Order: sequence, then C-alpha cells, then structure tokens
Amino acid sequence: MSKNPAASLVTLTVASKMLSVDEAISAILENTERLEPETVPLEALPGRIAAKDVSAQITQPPFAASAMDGYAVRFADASVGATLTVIGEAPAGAPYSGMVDKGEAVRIFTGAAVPDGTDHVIIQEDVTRNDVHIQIREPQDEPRHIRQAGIDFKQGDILVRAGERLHEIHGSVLAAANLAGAQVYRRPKSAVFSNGDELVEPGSTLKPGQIVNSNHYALAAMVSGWGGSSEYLGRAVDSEDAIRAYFRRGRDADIIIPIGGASVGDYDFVKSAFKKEGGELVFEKVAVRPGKPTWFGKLGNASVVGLPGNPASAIVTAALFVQPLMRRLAGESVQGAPVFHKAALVTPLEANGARESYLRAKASLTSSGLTVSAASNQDSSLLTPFSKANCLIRRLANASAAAKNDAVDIVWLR
Ligand SMILES: Nc1nc2c(c(=O)[nH]1)N[C@H]1C(S)=C(S)[C@@H](COP(=O)(O)OP(=O)(O)OC[C@H]3O[C@@H](n4cnc5c(N)ncnc54)[C@H](O)[C@@H]3O)O[C@H]1N2
Ligand code: MOO
Repeated sequence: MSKNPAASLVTLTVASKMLSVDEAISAILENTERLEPETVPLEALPGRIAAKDVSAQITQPPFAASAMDGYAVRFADASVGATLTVIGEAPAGAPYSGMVDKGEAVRIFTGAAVPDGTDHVIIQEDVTRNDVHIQIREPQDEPRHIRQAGIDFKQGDILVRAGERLHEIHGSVLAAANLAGAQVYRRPKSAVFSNGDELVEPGSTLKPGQIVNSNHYALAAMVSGWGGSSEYLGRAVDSEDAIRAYFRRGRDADIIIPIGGASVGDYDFVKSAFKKEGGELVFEKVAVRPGKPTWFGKLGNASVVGLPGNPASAIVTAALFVQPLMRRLAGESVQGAPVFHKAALVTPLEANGARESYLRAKASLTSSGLTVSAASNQDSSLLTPFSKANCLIRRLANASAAAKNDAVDIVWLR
C-alpha cells in the first residue's frame, strides 16, 4: 500500500511526564502529516478533503434554456389577442436551429435551448392552440421563463477550494461541471483492537467477571464521521505475544487504536508489546478526566493512539485525540485544541480537580441562548450518558465551582 510520504520527517519527542490536553494534541499533530492525494470518482467525494482547487469545465446551464413548457416568442409580440405562427419545435436536447421572426413562435419544452430571436416563453396554459397558430389569452407582464446561460457557474469558475471538506452535494456540482472525479486526500485507515481477558462478544452467556466487548462500535462510527475508515481486528488476550500479533496485523493502517490495557495494572501489556514491536512512544499519559492513561506513539508509518478501556474514557479520548489526528491525516487544516462554544449551565457544577475534565452533557438552543446540562453520573465506566449527550463540558484543571447560568465551554460530540 502507499505510505505517508512525510513519515520520515516525523520528530519523536518521548515524554514520560503527564501532558496537558493541549500539549497532547500538539504532540499528535506535530508527528502527523496529511496523507497523499488521490483521484476518486464523484460517488466517493462526500466526507473527503479537496487536495486542489476544482474549476468548472463548462458553463452551466451551457445555453439559455426554457424553464417551462410552452412557446418561445418575441416578447414584443406577446400582447393579449395576438395570433402567432408556430414554425417549429424545440424539445430538450434538440435545439431549433432557425431564427424566430416577428409574429412567429416555436413550441418549446422545459430544459430546451431557447431559439435565436426569442426572449420570452409563454406557458401553454396562456394560449389557445389552433393547428399552426397560437392565440395569446393571458397578459404577459415581462419577459420570463428563460434561464440564461451560466447562471449557476461559468467555465473556469472555482467550484471547490483546496482544503474544503466535500459533502453530499459536491458529486452533483462537479458532474454538472463535466468532471468525472476530483483529487482528494486519501482516506485514513484505522485498525482497532480490544484487549482484555474479561471481554466477550455481544450475545454471549456471561461467566463470572466477564464484560461485553462494546467500545469499538462507537469508535468505528466516530472514525467514519471524521473521514476515516475503520477495521476491527478483534480482541487480544492479556499477553504480550497476543497483543504484539495485533500490532503486526495493524501495521499497514494509518492509525492503530488499541483499546484497554493502557494503565499500570499487572495485566496492562499494550504499551510494552508496542515497544517490543519497535514502536516509539511520544507520550504515555494525559492530565484529562476521563482518559488519563491515553498514550500516543509511532509504529513504522502508523500513528498509534492507545485508548483506556473504560467506555467513557475511550469515547472521550477518541473525540479529543483520535479526531484531530484523523482529520489532519484526511487533509483538514486542524490547528490544535477543539473548537469550544459557550453555553449557560442549567445545573451547578462542583469545583474540578487537578485534571482537565470533560463531562458528558446535553446542550439545547433555547430562547435565552445555548444552555447545557451535565449528566448526573460521570463515572468513566458509563456508556448510557452518551446516548443523550450531544457535547462535552470542558472544566479546566482546578476550576472553581460553577453556578447555574454560569457560562462554560462545550465541545460538540456530533
Ligand atoms: N493504580 C492505577 N490504576 C488505574 C489508573 C492509575 O493511574 N493507577 N488509571 C485508571 C484509569 S484513569 C483508567 S481510565 C483505567 C484504564 O485502564 P486500562 O486502559 O488499562 O483499561 P482496562 O483495565 O483494560 O479496562 C478498564 C475497564 O474497562 C473495561 N473495558 C476494557 N475494554 C473494554 C471494551 N473493549 N469494551 C467494554 N469494556 C471494556 C474493562 O473491563 C474494565 O472494566 O485504569 C484505571 N486504573
Ligand atoms: O481517566 Mo480514567 O478514564 O478516569 O477512569
């Protein structure tokens, strides 16, 4: 497969100290270059970042076209009671080639090129047709029902700027501009694996101490929303050898995301397995709650983000750290920390501890502006608060208590 061409430029700064959220995001971005461009067909454009400006190959509409079914005439002839001679027909796709003179009309249909000499289309409901004649029954106030050439765009107009994120409409816009595809940055591939002897698959009969393996479903959907693809490799048991095999399987991905086994327990082997595979650690913990054991490194050309196993920790740290990495690889101009918005608290918050915290919360647009309410239980093992949450409230390290209506920073989850 093709590799990140800039990977050789990466400078690794091993940091054993605990980084702040901003420092961790900066370290990730400093060690990540956007992927190489590729040309893709129109169907593949949504969600991708344009690698080059795209200009229109043709003018759209390419010709002045009728907006209605009726008769193309000279507006000066279109007075009530006038009789005009129908000299031909202009269906869409087969223009009438002659000139239309005074007292003449051409039968025309929606989308057809307007014949030379005409400047108005009378809708068929406004005339009485009698063999080769039409008689005008309704007053025509002004020249109408002609779409001039180029009202959408002109040949050479720039329709997409380099760096722009393409969405569901761009395929149609570029098709109308007579293009079959565009140059975009390659879609980052992530390889995800879980770790833990206790994990079993959904639908299993649980033995004592077992937990259902759930984190990777949310992660795959989040990754896809950030412009990447995700392959789930499976679950590694708690052994260095098993985990090393998963790192080897993921080596061709742009990002490897092990979930769990990130902390300091006797069975947390993920970082040691990563190092034995030749991985270089950039940082190994972040002063964030949830998500302290989040770590980041490089394994060959792949970036590796180790997520904590607790479900809320995994999801929050994916949003904070995998997201900018994925967006940078996908070609977006990601600068650093997430974009925060202000929202007024619906319920007060306690003073925060020493780690910057991200609370699962629901923000709503009300008549008094954006308000936000944190989930009552913020335990890092909980998944269900995310079902209702649409944002995270950021609480800076050691922030003092916040009262109802105080403004806090939120970051959208979707
Ligand atoms: N002595 C210390 N203990 C812990 C520390 C610490 O600093 N010192 N940090 C704590 C923090 S904070 C977190 S977060 C957790 C994360 O640890 P791990 O990444 O090693 O996670 P695991 O031990 O593997 O799992 C934690 C928890 O999550 C469940 N889990 C794991 N993977 C999945 C999955 N794919 N789907 C669903 N649930 C999963 C697992 O069963 C555990 O219950 O460490 C603290 N400990
Ligand atoms: O940082 Mo851990 O995610 O609090 O439980």
